[in-house]
Amino acid sequence: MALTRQSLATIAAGLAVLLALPYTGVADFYLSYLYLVFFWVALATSWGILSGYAGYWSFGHAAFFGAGMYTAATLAGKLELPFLLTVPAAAAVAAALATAIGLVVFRINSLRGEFFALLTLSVSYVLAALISNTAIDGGAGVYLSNVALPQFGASVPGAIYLLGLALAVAALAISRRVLGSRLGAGLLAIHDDEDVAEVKGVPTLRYKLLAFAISSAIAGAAGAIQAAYVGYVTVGETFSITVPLYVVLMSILGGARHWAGPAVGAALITVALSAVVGSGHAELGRAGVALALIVVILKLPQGIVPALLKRLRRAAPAVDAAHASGKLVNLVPPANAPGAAAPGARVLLECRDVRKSFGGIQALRGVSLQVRQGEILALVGPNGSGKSTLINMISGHFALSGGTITLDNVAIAGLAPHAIAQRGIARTYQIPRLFDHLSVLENVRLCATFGCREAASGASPDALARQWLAFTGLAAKADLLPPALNLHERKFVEFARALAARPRLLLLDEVLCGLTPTEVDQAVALIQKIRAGGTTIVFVEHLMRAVVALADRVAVLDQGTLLAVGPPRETMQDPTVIRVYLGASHAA
Ligand SMILES: Nc1ncnc2c1ncn2[C@@H]1O[C@H](COP(=O)(O)OP(=O)(O)OP(=O)(O)O)[C@@H](O)[C@H]1O
Repeated sequence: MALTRQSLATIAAGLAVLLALPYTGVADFYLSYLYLVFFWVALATSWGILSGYAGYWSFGHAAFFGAGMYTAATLAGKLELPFLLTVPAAAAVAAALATAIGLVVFRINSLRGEFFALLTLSVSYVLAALISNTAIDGGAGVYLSNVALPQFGASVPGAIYLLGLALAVAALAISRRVLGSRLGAGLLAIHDDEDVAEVKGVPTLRYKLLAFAISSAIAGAAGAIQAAYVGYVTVGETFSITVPLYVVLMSILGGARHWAGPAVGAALITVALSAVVGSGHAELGRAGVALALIVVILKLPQGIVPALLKRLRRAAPAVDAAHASGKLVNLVPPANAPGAAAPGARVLLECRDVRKSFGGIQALRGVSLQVRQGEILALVGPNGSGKSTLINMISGHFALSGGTITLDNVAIAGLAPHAIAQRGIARTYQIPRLFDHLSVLENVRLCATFGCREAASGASPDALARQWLAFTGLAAKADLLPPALNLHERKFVEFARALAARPRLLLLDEVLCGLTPTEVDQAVALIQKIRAGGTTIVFVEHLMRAVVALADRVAVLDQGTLLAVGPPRETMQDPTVIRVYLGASHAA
């Protein structure tokens, strides 16, 4: 959301006051106090960029902060480099460390969730052991008392205050920029369902690495400034559990999925803790702060900032519906546009001898199939015959055990799912897999943002998303979260997401399953409308009346082999097909 002129003016005025503070003769004690607030704001904000947005909770933030601290301590304290140069160097070292770790860890699917948290925590301990047992520290710590600190800010605490302020502002600006960008949209989707995000075109590995590197670079820079602040760097203090614990708590309190949330949490906790420490009853005070934290987190599980924003939005006057729908682009195909593909239409998708085995199970035993531009091909077969496996192989979810798959004569097998999505293949899921923390509109907008590159229409992702929501009859649900929808609506959001990706080929996996007869009719009409717009469709379906109503051709799978392919009525009357479906007695 763009900042209004008024809020920009308020921010500028606030910043001007903060910048002027060291020159007003204010006591160094207050500057140091405020520096600590900035320090925690920068650290917590940096943590949020990976862990808050993408949900990869890192308990190893101390490692990157520590890498920055020791880079500064070594370069300035031992090699006598000007201190200011050590700050970008510390950021670079921390980012390089995160990238190296991420390149290994992010490729391993099993290292998500709590395993990632534990692994990052152990990185801190490994790094601590390495540093304390080498000349970097040697166990004695590194003094920076002889390091010449910058002269600006009227005093050394003033200079450190200004550095802390600059870093906190930069961290907030970067975090806000990330959240509003493609990267941020991708990270939020990764948070909710990483596999689906990848299939929708989000380059998940690259985005996680980028977020990890940015987050760690800020932590590294914070470490460098903190080295100057403390003047004596030790492994015990640097790599303690305090840093990760505090940044996690601060982010949860303020709201980890909002750019300003961790900063608000950091400011509140830092101020609360310093108030109780100065009160003379430090231990009792800390317990009180912890109790208050528990209460606030229980009451506001999304964090203070999102809760406040929600309240403000509720209080704001409702936006005019026509205005909210934005400028519509005419994407809705005409009702009577041509239907079936011309018989001689070119081949869009070709599967040649596609094989897939899961351990000892042969799910696909060499399936060869062509899909022509503009046609609707139904994929049918008994349970376990390999239909979903074929869809998963085309969309890149599974690697092939053998054979080739081409889209417009270009091999796509072996490409990452996001690359396949960007080439124009979109899919839906049998059980809708929506991003539950993103609104219906945001779900669809994400797919418009990351969809087929070649079919970019020039319309904004937001306009496209609203257009496809209107097409699927969901315009009124745009601002709801997916858990508030019924199954029918959730399935239609799946449609809208797939369509917003501007697919050349749409893969529908049992979209009618679980719908009432009326909802089935609506879905069938919708699929007909989609094809009328020129989209080629492959759909997996058990409901024969829908297959007959929709399909130009039917492909029948049985035990991983293609049994028959042809027009629906003829194919379903083929004795071999009847035997597979109804048993030998019906096939005579
Ligand atoms: N991830 C997996 N790991 C192991 N086996 C799998 C996996 N996915 C599918 N299979 C096996 O592959 C075979 C084909 O399954 P698939 O889900 O493709 O069938 P289907 O035709 O889509 O069935 P349904 O109509 O019930 O959805 C089955 O034997 C199934 O157990």
